Amino acid sequence: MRREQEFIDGLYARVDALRGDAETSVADALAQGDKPMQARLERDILVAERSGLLAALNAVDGSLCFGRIDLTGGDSHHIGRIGLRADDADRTPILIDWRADVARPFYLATGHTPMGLRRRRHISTEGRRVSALHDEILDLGDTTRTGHEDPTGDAVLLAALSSARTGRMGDIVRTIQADQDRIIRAPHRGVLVVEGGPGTGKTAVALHRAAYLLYEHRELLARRAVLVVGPNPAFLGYIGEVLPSLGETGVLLATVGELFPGVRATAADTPEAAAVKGRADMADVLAAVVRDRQALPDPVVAIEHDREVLMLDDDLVSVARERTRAAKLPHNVAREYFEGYILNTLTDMVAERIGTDPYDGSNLLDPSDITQIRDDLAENPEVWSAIDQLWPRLTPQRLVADFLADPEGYVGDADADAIRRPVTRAWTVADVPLLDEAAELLGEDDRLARARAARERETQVAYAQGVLDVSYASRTYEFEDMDDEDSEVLSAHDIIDAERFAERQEEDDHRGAAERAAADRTWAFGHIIVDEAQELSPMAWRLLMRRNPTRSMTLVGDPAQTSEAAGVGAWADILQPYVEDRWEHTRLGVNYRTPAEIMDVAAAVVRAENPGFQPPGSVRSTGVRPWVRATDDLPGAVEKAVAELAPSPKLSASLEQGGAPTGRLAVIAPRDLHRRLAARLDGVTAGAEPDLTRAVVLLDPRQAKGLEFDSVLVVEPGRYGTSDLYVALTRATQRLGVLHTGELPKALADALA
Ligand SMILES: Nc1ncnc2c1ncn2[C@@H]1O[C@H](COP(=O)(O)OP(=O)(O)OP(=O)(O)O)[C@@H](O)[C@H]1O
Repeated sequence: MRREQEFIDGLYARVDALRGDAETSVADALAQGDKPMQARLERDILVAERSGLLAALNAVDGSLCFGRIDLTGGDSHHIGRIGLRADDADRTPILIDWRADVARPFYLATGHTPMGLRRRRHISTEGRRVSALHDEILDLGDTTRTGHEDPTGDAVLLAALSSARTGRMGDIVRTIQADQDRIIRAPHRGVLVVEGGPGTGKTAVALHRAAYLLYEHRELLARRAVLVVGPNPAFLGYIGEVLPSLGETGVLLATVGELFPGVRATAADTPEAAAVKGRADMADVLAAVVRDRQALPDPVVAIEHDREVLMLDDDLVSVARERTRAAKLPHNVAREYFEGYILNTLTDMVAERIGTDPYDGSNLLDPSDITQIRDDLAENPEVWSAIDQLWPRLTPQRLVADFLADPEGYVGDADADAIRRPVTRAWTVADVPLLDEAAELLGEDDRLARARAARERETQVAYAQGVLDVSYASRTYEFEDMDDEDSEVLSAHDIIDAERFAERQEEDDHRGAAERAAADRTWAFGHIIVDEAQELSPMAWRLLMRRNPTRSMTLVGDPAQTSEAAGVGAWADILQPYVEDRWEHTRLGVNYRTPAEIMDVAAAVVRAENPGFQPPGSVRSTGVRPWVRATDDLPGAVEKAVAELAPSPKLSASLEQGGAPTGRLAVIAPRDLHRRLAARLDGVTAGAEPDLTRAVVLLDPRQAKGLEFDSVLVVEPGRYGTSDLYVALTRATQRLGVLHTGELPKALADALA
C-alpha cells in the first residue's frame, strides 16, 4: 500500500508540474496582447492545445490511476485514465492510458488465458489517497502473496454496482468486462449494432467506445467530431459527465430534436402524429409538396414591360419548368436555371416584337441588342415577382409549417387529421427530421453567400501568405544563424501553400469541432453513436445517415424496450436502405444494474406477451424482494412509500434537513398524476427536464428510459404498455415497490404474489 501510495504521489507530482506548465503558457500567451500575425496564430494554436491538456488533467484529477498489471517477464505497468510520461530524456511512460494496447490484458486476462500476466491489481483511491488494493493472481504457479488477494476477482465490480447512485452516470473504466471491452475496441469502420437487455451496459459501452475511438483515431475524429444521440435532454444530462471524466470533451451530445440548427423542438406530438411524421414515405410526400410549389400560370401571368404586356402561359412555363427539373438540383439551387429560362423566353418575346423585319420576317437585332433587352428585363420588378410566383424561394420552416397546416391530399384523411396543426405552433421532435428532409430537397441558393465566401477567402489567403512570408523571412534568419543553408529542416513555406494554410486557419476556428458541428446542418461527423436506437423513426434515420456519409456508427438499443410508435422493429429494416447487409451485430448478455429479484418480476411481464423471451441474467442479487400494494389513497400511499423506499436512512435524514442526499429514488407514474403526487412530495423534481441529481425524481415511463436509481416506486402499472412497464420495472439497483388503485396486469400480480 505504501509503495503504491508513493508511486501515485509521483504521478500527481507529474500532473501538477504539467498543469503548472500548461497554465503558465496559456497565461503568458494570453498576456502577450496584439502581436504580428504569425505570433498570433501560434499563440491561438498553443492556447487551444494547452487548454485541452488542462481540461483533461483537471478532469482526471482524483481518479488518475486505478490499476496495475504485473507481467510474468517481470515488467509491470500502471493503468490510468490518461497516459503520462516521465520528464526524462526518454520520456519513459509512467502511466498507461486504459485505451492503449498494453492495457488490454487488464480487462481481458483470465486464469485460463493470462495474456502474459502474473497479477492484476485494482487500486482504489479516495482523492489522491490509496484506500484499497485488490489483487488477482493469474499465474497459478506463482506463490507470492501480497495480503490483498481477492479470490473471486469481482469485489471491485460488485462494490461499484452496489454503490449509491448520484443522478449522474459514472464511467466504468476500472471494471470494463471482457465482452464489453471487445465492443469498445471494435474497428471504427462500418456500422456496429450493440443489442442487450436493460442494465447490460449498452450506454456505458457506447460512451467508452467514443472515448476509445477518439484515442485511436484522434487525427480524424477530433476534426470531424463524434456525435452521441440520446432519447431526451434529461438522459443527455445523465450521461453528460462520463466522457469529460475520461478526459474527452470533443463530443457533441444531442437528441434528434436538437439536430436542426436554429430550431428548438419544444412542443409534444401525439403518438399518432409522431408515427405519421416518422414514416419513410414522408420523404416522398415532402418531395411532392415541393414540386407543387413549382407552379404553372392559371391561366397566364402578365408582365408589363416597356409599355407592353408580356404573357407567360402554361406551355411556356411548362417548358422552363421541365428543363429546370431535368437538372435534378434542389429547388432553391435550381431556381437560378428557372430564372435563366424565363428571362430567355421573355427576351425572345420582346426581340420578336420589336426586331422583326416587317418585309421578310427576319430579325434585325444584333447580339448586343439582345443582351440589352435581357438586361432591361432583369431590371423589371414585375419579371421577378412572376418568377417568385412560379418558382418561389422556400425555407424548410415555411414549407413544413405550410404542409402541416394543410396536409390534405398528401396523406390519407386519418393521417392528415393526426398531423394537422396551426402554422404558428412550436416545433416538435418529430418535425425536425421533416425540416431536415425539406432542407435537403430545397438546398440553399447560396449565390450571395458564395460571393461573400470568395471575398473572405481571398482576404484569408492574403493573410496566410503574409504569415508565410514572415515565416520565410525568419527561416532565412535562423538558417543564417545556424550557417546551414542546406538544412533538412523544412519550414512552413516548404510544406504548405497559402491556400492550405488558409484552410487550416478555418479549422482553427476558435470553436471546437463539436461546437462548430452543432451549428452546421451539413456537418459530416466522423462517428455517430445512437443510444436507445430502437426509438428512432425511419425519417430520423435519414437525418442521421446524412450526418455520417462514411457510415461509421455504433447503434445501441433493446427492441424489447421500444415505446415510440414510430420506432422500427428490426435492425435489418433500419439499415438495409443505407448499408444493405454490411453491418455487424453484437450482444451484451449480463445485467449489471437490476438485481435478480427485480429482474424476475420484469421478465415475467414480458413473457406474458412473448413466451420465448430471454432476459439478461443479473450479476447480483440483494435478497430484497420487490413489493406491491393496492391503495385507494394514491398520493398518501406514495408519500409513505417514498419514505420507506429511501435508499438509505441517510437519504430520509438528508431529505428532512435539506442536505445533499446519498442515493436516488424515482417515482414512475403516468404523467396526468404528476401534479397531484408532486404536491405531496417534498423537494421532488418533475417536468419535461427533471433535475436527476435531486433525491426524489418524478418521471413518466418514457422519461425513465436509460436512467437508473437506487430505489424505484412504480405507480399504476396497469396503465402502461408492456415495453414501458418493462423499462419502469428495470430501473432500480436496489429496491422496487409497486402501488396501484386499478387492476394489476396478471403477470405482474402473479410474479409479485
Ligand atoms: N463493467 C461495468 N462495471 C461497472 N459498472 C457497470 C459495468 N457495466 C455496466 N455497469 C453499470 O450498470 C448500469 C447499467 O449500465 P447502462 O445504463 O450502460 O445499461 P444499458 O444497457 O444502457 O441499460 P438500459 O437499456 O436499461 O438503458 C450502470 O450503472 C453502469 O455503470
